[in-house]
Amino acid sequence: MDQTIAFLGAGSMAEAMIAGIVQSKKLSPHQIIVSNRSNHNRLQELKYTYGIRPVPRNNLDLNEVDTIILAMKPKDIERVMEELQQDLKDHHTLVSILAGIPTSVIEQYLPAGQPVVRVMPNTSSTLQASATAISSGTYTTTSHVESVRYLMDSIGATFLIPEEQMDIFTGIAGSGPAYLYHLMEHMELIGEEQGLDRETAREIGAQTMLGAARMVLESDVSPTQLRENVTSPNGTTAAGLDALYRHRGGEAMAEAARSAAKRSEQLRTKAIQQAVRV
Ligand SMILES: NC(=O)C1=CN([C@@H]2O[C@H](COP(=O)(O)OP(=O)(O)OC[C@H]3O[C@@H](n4cnc5c(N)ncnc54)[C@H](OP(=O)(O)O)[C@@H]3O)[C@@H](O)[C@H]2O)C=CC1
Ligand SMILES: O=C(O)[C@@H]1CCC=N1
Repeated sequence: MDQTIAFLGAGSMAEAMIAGIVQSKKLSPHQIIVSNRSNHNRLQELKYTYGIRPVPRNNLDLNEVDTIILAMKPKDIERVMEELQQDLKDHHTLVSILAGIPTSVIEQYLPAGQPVVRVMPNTSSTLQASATAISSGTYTTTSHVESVRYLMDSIGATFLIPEEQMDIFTGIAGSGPAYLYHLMEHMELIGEEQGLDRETAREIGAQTMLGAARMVLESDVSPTQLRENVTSPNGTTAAGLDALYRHRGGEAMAEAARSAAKRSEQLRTKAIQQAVRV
């Protein structure tokens, strides 16, 4: 890919994406610039680990950049867009990974015509195993979206969705790894409590999660059918599922996704109100 990308933000999500992109070799590390405002040690750490080009925000020359990836916290959007405004050129594509912030808010700070693409990756980007959503903004052409998709393919599976579906996508996939880690913490704890050593219990839980996910992705069989295939009448799984149903495990997972989606919606409302005042 013949382009230079710049991350504005050098936090955990930027790092996960950088790790995946560098592994994919779609871009060489010198085509990746990483920038932040204050933590210069962090930039050096990323340079040391991935070979990328660290540039503090004040020294960043956007003339050599094609794609700008907004990777700071949603609360910083207003300030960042005000800083960016004067340096943006027609050829720049903005890609936002910010939870909750709609493309319309970002576009409001920009001249009409500037392409903005919204994406929602997750931290499994590190292993090129993210589920990443992509939504187009008002001025994006198919070519902008395809070019962003090509880049995002390097961090895992991509899903083109209408922007209205971003809240629930964020609730399921952006935040989802945390719910699954929470389940794995509990699998590890119960294993340890019952005599397994902690490391072994951790591996057993993770391998079980991985195997089940692969069964869903690599067979044509539905999760419902796969669950039934494990469940012998009056067997161990029936007893386990009975406890899960009594404790409303499935509903708890749905409620987690619903609550995260709601927070995404709240971030959007706040960002729209802020942008209106600008
Ligand atoms: N973590 C996750 O799993 C996911 C996160 N996201 C989204 O990714 C974004 C980043 O999240 P995360 O990596 O966890 O956050 P972090 O807090 O880890 O990182 C935020 C980064 O932004 C930098 N920053 C702050 N202000 C500016 C600025 N004005 N210009 C340039 N850089 C700036 C910070 O560095 P400094 O203070 O030195 O400037 C820091 O490097 C969020 O918007 C989040 O919604 C999306 C999907 C998943
Ligand atoms: O917790 C958050 O707000 C970010 C967005 C999705 C995952 N982490």
